[in-house]
Amino acid sequence: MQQNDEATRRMATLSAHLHPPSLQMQGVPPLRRENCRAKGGAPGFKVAILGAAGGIGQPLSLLMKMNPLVSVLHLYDVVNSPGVTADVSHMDTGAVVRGFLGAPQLENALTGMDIVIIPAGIPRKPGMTRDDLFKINAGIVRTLCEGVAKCCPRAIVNLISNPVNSTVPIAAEVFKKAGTYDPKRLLGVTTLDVVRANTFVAEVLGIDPREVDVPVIGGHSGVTILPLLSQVKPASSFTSEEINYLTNRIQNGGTEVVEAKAGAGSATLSMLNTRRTYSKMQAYAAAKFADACLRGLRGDAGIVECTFVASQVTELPFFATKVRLGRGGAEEIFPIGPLSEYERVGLEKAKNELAGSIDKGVSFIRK
Ligand SMILES: NC(=O)c1ccc[n+]([C@@H]2O[C@H](COP(=O)([O-])OP(=O)(O)OC[C@H]3O[C@@H](n4cnc5c(N)ncnc54)[C@H](O)[C@@H]3O)[C@@H](O)[C@H]2O)c1
Ligand SMILES: O=C(O)C[C@H](O)C(=O)O
Repeated sequence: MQQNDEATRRMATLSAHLHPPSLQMQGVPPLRRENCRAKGGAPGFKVAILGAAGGIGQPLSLLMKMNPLVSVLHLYDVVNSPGVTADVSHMDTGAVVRGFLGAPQLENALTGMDIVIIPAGIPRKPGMTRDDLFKINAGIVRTLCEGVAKCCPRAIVNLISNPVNSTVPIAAEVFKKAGTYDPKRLLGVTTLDVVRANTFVAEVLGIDPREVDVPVIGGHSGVTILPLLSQVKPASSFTSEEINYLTNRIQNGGTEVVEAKAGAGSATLSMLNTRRTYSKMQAYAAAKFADACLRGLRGDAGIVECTFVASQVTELPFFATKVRLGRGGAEEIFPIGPLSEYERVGLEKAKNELAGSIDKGVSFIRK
């Protein structure tokens, strides 16, 4: 209870930022937001970030604040969201920023949102698999998705929290239970695998990564991450040594970062992606994916991204492939396309592991 009071007090201070304590002490008379001439209501979409004070959440908040398609940005976390909100809200871009701290404010954070981006939860330390995060992150994702089902059931959800191969099925079960499930609107973020694949392939080919497009299918962990080097654009051939090297490096890109950070977390900055830009600014993989969802919501044509989504392209209930994003979320799911023999073997391995991770997520809610 004391914690709730503290949260309310800190957010009240924040929302009164038009008259911060420093001005009060100087005897400057208060000016309330409703007395300002800004009427708000700029055209655009309403976006909430849950886990906004974290390693991904903070730069993602910054990038969403810079996105001209965002009119309202809600930043929610269980710690430190007032500071992040005050900081980001001073940026002179269009989106109105509001902060929310702790469980009692989750519903306000979510009400009316068009897109909810979820990077809440713990990251890996060296020696851990993404599945080792399940114990803690499964419960976090369940609670947050219960909030989404209640307060913004039509929102498109971008789920970043690991293990994505299990957290997406968890979210689906929560939404089914609430009667709000729309499979097209629940998207597991796998953009970083594509970003890494483009980078590493470009390095091997000696070309600009911005010119490379590698489809990455399956899931977001180890062997479930399956880069389709036979479908690389521009069309390229690889030696078997290059195929082995690239496939392993792309599958273990996350672990490479976790080990290099030596206990200080997992990838946040490596989600940087310079290819598709808005307002001439660079975007994180997560921000790039959210931007693609926003452009889809706006009705732009031809927005295609890889994402982990409910699917019938294999016998599994969820699978990452290229999808076309539109007003309804993932409106079209593209088939896997022709595979090399190496990729066919990889696909079987990916499906075996994915099946277990999906079941684990489903039974966490159904148990
Ligand atoms: N899908 C991907 O490509 C991808 C890439 C990188 C990291 N991740 C995953 O994203 C997650 C976050 O990574 P990070 O580096 O930002 O971690 P972090 O620890 O820096 O930040 C996580 C944030 O979540 C917050 N949080 C914890 N419980 C919460 C709750 N119940 N409600 C709201 N917020 C809560 C924490 O307070 C913290 O601010 C991890 O699970 C990580 O494995 C996924
Ligand atoms: O590897 C991790 O744990 C974080 C993320 O999933 C990544 O791919 O970098």
